[in-house]
Amino acid sequence: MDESARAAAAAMDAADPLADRRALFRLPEDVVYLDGNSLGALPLAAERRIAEAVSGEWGESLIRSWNAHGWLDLPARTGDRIARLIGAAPGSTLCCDSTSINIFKLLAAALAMRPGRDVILSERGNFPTDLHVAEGLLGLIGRGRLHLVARADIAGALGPEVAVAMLTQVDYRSGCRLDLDETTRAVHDAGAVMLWDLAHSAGAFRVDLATSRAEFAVGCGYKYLNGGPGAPAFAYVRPDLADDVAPALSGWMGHAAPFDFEPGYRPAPGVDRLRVGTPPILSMTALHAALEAFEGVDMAQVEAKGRALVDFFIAEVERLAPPGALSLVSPRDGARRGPQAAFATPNGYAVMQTLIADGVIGDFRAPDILRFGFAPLYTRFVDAAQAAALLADILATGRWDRPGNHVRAAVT
Ligand SMILES: Cc1ncc(COP(=O)(O)O)c(C=O)c1O
Ligand SMILES: Nc1c(O)cccc1C(=O)C[C@H](N)C(=O)O
Repeated sequence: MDESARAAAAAMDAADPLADRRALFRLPEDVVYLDGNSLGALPLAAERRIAEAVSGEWGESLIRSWNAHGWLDLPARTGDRIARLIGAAPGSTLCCDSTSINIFKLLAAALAMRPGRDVILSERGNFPTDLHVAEGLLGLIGRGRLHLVARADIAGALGPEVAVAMLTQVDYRSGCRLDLDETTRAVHDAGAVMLWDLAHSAGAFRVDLATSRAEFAVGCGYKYLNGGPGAPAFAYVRPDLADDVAPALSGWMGHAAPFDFEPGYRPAPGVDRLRVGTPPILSMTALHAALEAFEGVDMAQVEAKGRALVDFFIAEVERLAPPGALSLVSPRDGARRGPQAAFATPNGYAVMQTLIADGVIGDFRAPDILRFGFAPLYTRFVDAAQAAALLADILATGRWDRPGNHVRAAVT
């Protein structure tokens, strides 16, 4: 890395109002971690709380913990912490299940709200699980179809047959971000229900779900929320609808009185009805504690830092990389992007393997995309500078071209 880039990065780190947040995370000294959009880093509070919950709560209090340590309402309390980050009212967001399962539940609810319409509109490039779940649900109910269009054609595809638009705000490959208000308005103008996947939005930048008036949203707990591998996800229901939603997965924990053990199902009031079975307390405890890292944090600052990090990284990569070696896939305009940068390059997989071996962890998305996530709470400008310099060096020297680098692993 040249001295001027290092100095510029260090000056931006010194002026960063979120700089103190990094100390809340365990990050290996010798690694630049740019994959928090896939698996967030480990918050020290989560590490501490899991250990306490295992020995003190599970070990000592045993089953009494459901009451004594608030296990029973942990999904609601964790949901409330997430709600603040996505501009949702307390009581509107529940922490539960996986994103895939929450999509199933809310997609089913959305279809039931528009009985005369039977199209689920989504994007061809959406994350596959969203599309697979929709397909499975349509097969199960035996009616309807999934209509897939390119991102640019969403508005034009909103017709009278569309029951629900199921859209991911930030495209997982390119980082391209849809405007929440504008898109929701167009969907509502067409008479359809809006279901957002906020997997790459929650904890990444300012989201104002309440203002958008979107009916439903889901998102992951393990990306920018840092809840750990397989952390439970979240589901949001607009408060005026929460008492009317008919849960397709009607489990005993979503019953109005689970410990009355009634044979018939009566949904709990509000978003609690989206609960299904017993929550994964240890994982949820980790996520609940992880969310402390956002306490007192202004999401507008998170957004501004994510944008500045990515702008700086893109500028450095384009300044240093050999001409024509890669091309930017992410929008150049930071307002139209999540905090990630994607570059297309031939042999991207081998290039990423070399980067990882040299201590810069990003990821590869087929067919040719190098993806770098800049989680604003713990990523520094010096990390961006170092990663850009290393990437440019790997491309310039061609040292990615080693036999072992071309063998794809199961998880990329
Ligand atoms: C947009 C999006 N939705 C959903 C998921 C995953 O859902 P799940 O946590 O159920 O695996 C991901 C990432 O894995 C994603 O990027
Ligand atoms: N959920 C993941 C997993 O269980 C293993 C590896 C990666 C993931 C991811 O989250 C992928 C991610 N949604 C993506 O945007 O590509």
